[in-house]
This record gives sequence, structure tokens and C-alpha cells, in this order.
Amino acid sequence: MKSQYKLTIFYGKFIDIPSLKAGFRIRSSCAIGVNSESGSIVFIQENFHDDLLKLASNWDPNLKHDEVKIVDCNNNNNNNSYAFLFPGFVDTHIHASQYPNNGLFGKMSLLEWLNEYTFPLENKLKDLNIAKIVYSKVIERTLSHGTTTAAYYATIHLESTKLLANLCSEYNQRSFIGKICMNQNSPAYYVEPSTDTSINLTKKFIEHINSINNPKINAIITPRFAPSCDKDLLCNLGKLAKQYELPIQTHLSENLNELEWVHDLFPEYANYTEVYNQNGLLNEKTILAHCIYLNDLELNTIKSKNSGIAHCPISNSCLSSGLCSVRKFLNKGIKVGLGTDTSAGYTTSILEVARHAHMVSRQLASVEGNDDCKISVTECLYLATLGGAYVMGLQDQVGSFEVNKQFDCQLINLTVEGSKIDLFPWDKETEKLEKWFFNGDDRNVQAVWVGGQECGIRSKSYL
Ligand SMILES: Nc1nc2[nH]cnc2c(=O)[nH]1
Ligand SMILES: [Zn+2]
Repeated sequence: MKSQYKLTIFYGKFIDIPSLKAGFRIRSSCAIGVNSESGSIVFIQENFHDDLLKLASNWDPNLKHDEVKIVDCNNNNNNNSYAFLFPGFVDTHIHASQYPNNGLFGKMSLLEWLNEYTFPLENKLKDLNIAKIVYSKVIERTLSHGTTTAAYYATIHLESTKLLANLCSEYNQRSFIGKICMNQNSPAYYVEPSTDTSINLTKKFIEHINSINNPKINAIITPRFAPSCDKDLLCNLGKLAKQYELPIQTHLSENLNELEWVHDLFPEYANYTEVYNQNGLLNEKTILAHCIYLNDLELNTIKSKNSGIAHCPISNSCLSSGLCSVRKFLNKGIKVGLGTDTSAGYTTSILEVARHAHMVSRQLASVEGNDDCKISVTECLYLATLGGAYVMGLQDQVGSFEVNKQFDCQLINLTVEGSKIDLFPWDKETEKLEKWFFNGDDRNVQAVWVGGQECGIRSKSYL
């Protein structure tokens, strides 16, 4: 539907983190103009206290007043309130199909959990009615937590994976969607019978994404992980990614038993990373989840291919997979983002994942006796936004507020009714933001926009 507006001007306090070490960039009384057709930012004017329509005329002198929409999020009139606009979160690793199992993992670790909890659930989603319920809920829930971009795993089923893509398009959530590929070492009821089947279904899925013709909705090549794909499938998926110039997502080095298994299954490769590398699956658009046990050689390979890592600290804790040193990745200049890894991770909130990343980094610092392990609040929030954008190859489009970037944004209100955050008159501005980091949740997310278009978010009864 074509908007009656040609320009939307968002006005308020804009906060983002433009680089890992930059800290909070706070732009107050700031007007950001968004081209309604393209969804991209056309101007940014901070400390602006004049008539906003003047900015519209500067941008296009022919614009009529009723072609300009003003979204005023400024709250300077009221000393007791505090709200700001922040880049939408980027979830670089989430299993949409596993959402009903969030919080269900018992005492299990990865390989038994896959067999007991995960494969039976994923298999249920071949039923399109079930898939519709699950996928609608996970999109609604992630949007309500401020996730504007997500890299989703679906299941091995073509039709329900197509449905996930359609729903992301309808809900207006920027997404990479992967039909899972797996042709070995999986239960008979949940496995693809051959490489050909897996490749053909993936091609059909790519065609479907092309038919949606929505630049926010993308296909991603998704070998589940090395143990569930034979060499032939891995190699053909590498070729497919190259042929269609598509991103790739998979799991790497998450659990010690998994590592041993990969070593037994693929003895001809020097290490786990080489299994992917030598089959054409590592490039600048590859998202590697976990990467807990990589050695220096493997990290160097990932760096040289400019692949990115999805750090999933909640999942790593839930399945007792291990403590992952993010600082090691950052020191090597490897791209890092955050992933909920629903449902190995119990939440769909990237803010909660960012908090846990912070906590795990402190545990590592004490285990290793090295304070350099600690990642700061703003570093964690960078990973949750622009860091994730880099991992997904979207760094020129999302993750921070810059002219020509897409307007993917969440309105955070710390003083909304029901908020868990108590502010005091002596709180400094950055302290308010740190309080949000530790005690904020979806109650503070008042609105979400992707490409300048507002997304519906669930049950905001107090608004
Ligand atoms: N956390 C996690 N690891 C995996 N490794 C292979 N499949 C999965 C999965 O679904 N979740
Ligand atoms: Zn995962």
C-alpha cells in the first residue's frame, strides 16, 4: 500500500553506538527524516528547536504539508520521563521453529537435547496450521522485544519455510530465512532422503523468496551443522550459495561431544572449521553460531574469510555448552553479533542476551584471571545492533542511525507504566541507559519501525 506521506520526520532523543569502542552517541532534540517510499534516512539534524516543516521544505521545496508525517517522541516537557529512539536489535541466530520449546531443556546438553526435544518439535511444523501459529507468535514476540532483523532457521519442510517468509513479509520484520538442510545422522522421521532432495527444495525456496520480491526478506543457505550433512551436501550447498550469491548460516564448535563426533565423521579435515571452509561454506556472508572451542588456526581462517560469529551466551549456559570468549574474537577483528538461539536459549529477547553476554564475560574474567575478557555495556549493545548488522552484511543498511541507512528503530521508554526501572534525580544520562541495559524488558519497547514503517507489537495495553 502506497503511503500518502512522502516524508516522515521522527523527532526526539536518538541514541546509538557507532563503533565497538564509541560508547553511547546521544543526539538530543534530533530530527531524522525518512523517505516513506525507500524507508531510508534522508537527513539528521540534532539540537533542532524550530518548525520541523522547515526541514521538510529544505529536503524538497515542492513537498506539501499533508505529505509530511511528524512522529514526535520528544519528552523534554516532562522532567519525570525518559524516552529515546534506539536502533532495532539484530538477532543473528534464532530457530523460529523451536519457539514453543523456549525454557524446555531440562538437564540435557546439545546432542541428546536435539534428539529428545528439538527434532520432534521441528517435525511438527510440517503441518502448516501448526507452523502458522508458531511462526506468527515468534515474529510477534521478537518484534515486541525490539528485534527488527533476524536470521531464522525454519525446518526441513519447504511449504512451512515459505510460510515463515510470507509472515515475516506481512509483519514487516527484516529477515534472513533458512530452509534447514540435513541428510544424515538424524531420525528417520526428520531427515532428507538425499542431497538432490535437499538442494532441489532449497532452490524452490530461493525461487519463492524471489517471488515475494521484498528486499527485507532474504533466503539464507542453511546446512544444520556438519554432523547432519554429508560431504556431498555440504559441497553442493557451498556451490549454491556462490551461484545465487546468498548468505550461509550454520553451527560451529558448540559442544565437546559434537567436536569429537565431527572429528570421527570427517577425519580427513584438519579441524571442524576446515569442514566448512573446504566445501565453500565460509565467505563474508557466513554466520557461524557459537564457535566456543575454536583454536587460533580456525580463528585465523574465519578472519581471512571475513565470516561472522553469532555469540549465543544464553544458549551456551542453558545447554552447558561452555563459556565463549568474545574478546578473543574481537581482538582478532572478527565480526561478532548476538543470537538468542531460541530454544536452546530460553528467551527471544536480544536485550536479555546482551546482558548475559556481559555476565559470561565477567565469569570468564574470573576463571581466566584476565580482566580483558570483560565486555562493557556499550560493547554488548554494539554487538546487539551494529555488530549484528556487520555479521549479516547489512552494516550499510541497519544497526545505527546514518543518512542513507534504513530507519530500523525502537522507541524505548524507561518511565512507562509497569517499567521495572526506577530513575532518581541524580542519575546521569549514561547511568539511566545502564539501568535500562540491566533491568529493561519488552514493557519499555513502545514502538518498532522497520524501513520507516511501524510494525504492530503485541499487547501494549498500557499505551
Ligand atoms: N543450539 C543448537 N545447536 C545445534 N546444532 C545443530 N542443530 C542445533 C540447534 O538446533 N540448536
Ligand atoms: Zn542454533
